[in-house]
Amino acid sequence: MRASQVDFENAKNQVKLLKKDPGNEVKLQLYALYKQATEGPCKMPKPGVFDFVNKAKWDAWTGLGDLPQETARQNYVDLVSSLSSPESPGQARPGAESKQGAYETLVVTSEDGITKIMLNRPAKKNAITTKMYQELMLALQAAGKDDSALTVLTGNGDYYCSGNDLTNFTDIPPGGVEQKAKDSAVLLRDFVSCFIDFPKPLIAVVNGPAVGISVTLLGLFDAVYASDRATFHTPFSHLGQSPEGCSTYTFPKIMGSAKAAEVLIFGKKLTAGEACAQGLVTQVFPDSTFQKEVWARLKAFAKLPPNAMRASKEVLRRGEREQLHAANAEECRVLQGRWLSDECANAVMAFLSRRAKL
Ligand SMILES: CCCCCC/C=C/C(=O)SCCNC(=O)CCNC(=O)[C@H](O)C(C)(C)COP(=O)(O)OP(=O)(O)OC[C@H]1O[C@@H](n2cnc3c(N)ncnc32)[C@H](O)[C@@H]1OP(=O)(O)O
Repeated sequence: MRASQVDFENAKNQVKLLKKDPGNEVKLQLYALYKQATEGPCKMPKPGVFDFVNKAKWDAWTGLGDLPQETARQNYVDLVSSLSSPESPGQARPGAESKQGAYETLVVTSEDGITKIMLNRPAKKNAITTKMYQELMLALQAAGKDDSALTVLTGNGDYYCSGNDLTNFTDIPPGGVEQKAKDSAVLLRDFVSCFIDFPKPLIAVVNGPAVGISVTLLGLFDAVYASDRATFHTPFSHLGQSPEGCSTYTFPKIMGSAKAAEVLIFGKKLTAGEACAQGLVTQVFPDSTFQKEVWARLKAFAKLPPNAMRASKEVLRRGEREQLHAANAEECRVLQGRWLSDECANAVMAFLSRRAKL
């Protein structure tokens, strides 16, 4: 999964040969990743508000933060590879297979026995929209059945994920807010179930800060590797909400009830080192060598007999699957009520009107 300079040059040429226009959002991402890979973080002055094109480019590049150049190069190659389709077979990087070029919010690639699912809204810190929840479920279902040995979830840009996209709450259906809360609870329950039932080793490569549901879900992964830049934050009470992702079951089990309460009720933000000491993270790596060290390790894991790994996961998890589904159902029931509360409405409005940030 390490893109060489040759892979990068090939990808650059493939972009010019794309038969289908990938759309402005993807073009901006390609631009940003290319600039980051070749020049490092954006140091250009911010263009004026009426300079729309350059402002959009600047936003996309700046959105990548301090993403290492090597990682940007890899992500650029993966993105180009994901744009390839059966109609344009020459566009894929040799050795890397794009499983589903059709995702809008993800880049999914398979190589060396590993399917990598990358959250791909770097300018929005990889916040999870309704579309992204749906695409993640599809990508996980496909990865569970493909011939890769491992599945990896990671983020593009400087964040792993900023949790639920708070604009999800603004899209109110004809049935009103009650219907919205009900639909969201069903979506959330189905989404989390995909992680509970995932049949092969699932690994989180936490490339930067993680917020909300992207943190709580980590208790359902088989290994969590984090950059020392990552932080882990679950500000549910601040948002008038309550925990999900089976964290009411997994967190007390992983870190003990006192530490779990500190994180899930009082919103204590953990550093990567703290999350590792509390058992949520498997290992922390310096950001400068994170991608290199983690992918070398994952490649070695992917050479292990896949059926043995699946069988081991199954016996490790079988005993608790029922409790996990029960925790998921209860968390969604409580959240459905929270989403209708003034506390939640006020917190979301404050964020959306730029009056509040975590
Ligand atoms: C089906 C429903 C299921 C619900 C499941 C329940 C899940 C619950 C949760 O996950 S709770 C956690 C929700 N997340 C947050 O509250 C995070 C909100 N974001 C922030 O506080 C900040 O953006 C930040 C700390 C993550 C990053 O700050 P900073 O580095 O200063 O960057 P910006 O704020 O400028 O962010 C850039 C850009 O991204 C947009 N954005 C970031 N996070 C979210 C988000 N969660 N939802 C929507 N939009 C987000 C931000 O608005 C900026 O957009 P702009 O450039 O202004 O257009």
